Amino acid sequence: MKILSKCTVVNCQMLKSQGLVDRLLYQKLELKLNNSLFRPSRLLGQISLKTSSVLIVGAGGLGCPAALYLAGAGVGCIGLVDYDYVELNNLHRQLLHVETSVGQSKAYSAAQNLRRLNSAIKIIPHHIQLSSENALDIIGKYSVVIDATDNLPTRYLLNDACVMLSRPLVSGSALQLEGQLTVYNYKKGPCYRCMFPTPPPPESVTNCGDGGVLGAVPGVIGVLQALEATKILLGVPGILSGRLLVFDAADSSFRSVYLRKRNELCCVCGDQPTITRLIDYEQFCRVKANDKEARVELLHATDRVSVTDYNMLRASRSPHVLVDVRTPTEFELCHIPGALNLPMKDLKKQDGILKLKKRVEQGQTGDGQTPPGEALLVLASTGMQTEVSLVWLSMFVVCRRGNDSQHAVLQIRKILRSLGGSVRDLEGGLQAWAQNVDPNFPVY
Ligand SMILES: Nc1ncnc2c1ncn2[C@@H]1O[C@H](COP(=O)(O)OP(=O)(O)OP(=O)(O)O)[C@@H](O)[C@H]1O
Ligand SMILES: [Zn+2]
Repeated sequence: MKILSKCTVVNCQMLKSQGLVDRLLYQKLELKLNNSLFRPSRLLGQISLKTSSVLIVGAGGLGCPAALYLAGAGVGCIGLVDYDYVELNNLHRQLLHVETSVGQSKAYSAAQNLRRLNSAIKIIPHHIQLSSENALDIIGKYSVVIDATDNLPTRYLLNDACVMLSRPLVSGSALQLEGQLTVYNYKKGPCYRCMFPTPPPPESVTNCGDGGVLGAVPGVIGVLQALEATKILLGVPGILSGRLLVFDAADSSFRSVYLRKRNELCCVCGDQPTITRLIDYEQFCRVKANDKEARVELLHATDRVSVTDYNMLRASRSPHVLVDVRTPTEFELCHIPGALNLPMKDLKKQDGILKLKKRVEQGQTGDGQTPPGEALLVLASTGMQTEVSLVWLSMFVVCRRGNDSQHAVLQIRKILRSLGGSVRDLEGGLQAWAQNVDPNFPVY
């Protein structure tokens, strides 16, 4: 009785007809609860949750809120898979981990805190990287799977494994101010591969680590993932299958778009599947499944500079331009003094870089606040043409973690080929800057 919650309402006749509870149990409960506050239908929903299981893959920004609500609702068995350890900069959005969890396994830290919320349910932490070798074994033990991960190979792996084991997959994602949610492989609905038969080119993929995310955005999506999983377990209609819910935090709007129907020719869930065993998903997607190692290596070592070397170069007042390719919001939050902001999306526009060049030629410093003596662009602001081009010809690009900056270097080179100057990026980005140069620099 301890785990009863007021919000679980299901049709008990339906549960009975689906064999989720047996007749005797139902009659006994009905008698017992005749005069109680709880309707038998509610209790039966609760029992059905108590006898069900959900696997949450990823105990990060999405997985933490999803797990909290599933544990609160009384789902009988919750599995948590994560290979990673809690870091201080996870705490603002991965709310199952607390300050004392830093350095602990995420799976164990999450499990420990969930037990405090509900001691009547079983929580199974799996401190492991889900891979083609272990996915079928682990997933096979649960009835619904939540994808709360942050990388493409795991997304395809989870999809294929769920299709092979006939498990519904509640898939969520969040980046910057946008979140998305859908349910794959539910009844006759489409799977992830029906939508995306092949992965996008590795250079077009941005994850939270590079792009940043506002903490509450994965919070919203994670809670909705728990909601969809609960609905599936209870067998209620209205599951978000064949539809994609898009949440835009910029104007706090939700919209849902219809997805393509299941593709009969899909290589995994189609009528004649050609993929019947799990494959090597890192090779398939050409990126690592572990985002700690998923640092892209697009540039030659000579095209990159360490943050400490760059700091020495600043100290020597060597003329150069520092371009920060994060979003304006992130740039506002924190930046290296004197940097110019040119967001990745503007960089892709042909005239983006040329506009930036104009700003340098006009002697505008990056933030408009840096005192002239401090500004790296001080030589540019003298207005002397030779110095301007000198500054312009030595360019450094920085982003949050050192992945986007590599894409940016390649892009800038394409546009400025004729100038022949040097364009390099700061290895490890602002996270490395905070770690190795300025311990007071905000990490987010
Ligand atoms: N194949 C996998 N097996 C197990 N856990 C995974 C797998 N792929 C991703 N994860 C986990 O999914 C979680 C995704 O959450 P999120 O992106 O919020 O966290 P993060 O990686 O700590 O964030 P950041 O990218 O800012 O460091 C991470 O904790 C990550 O370790
Ligand atoms: Zn499919």
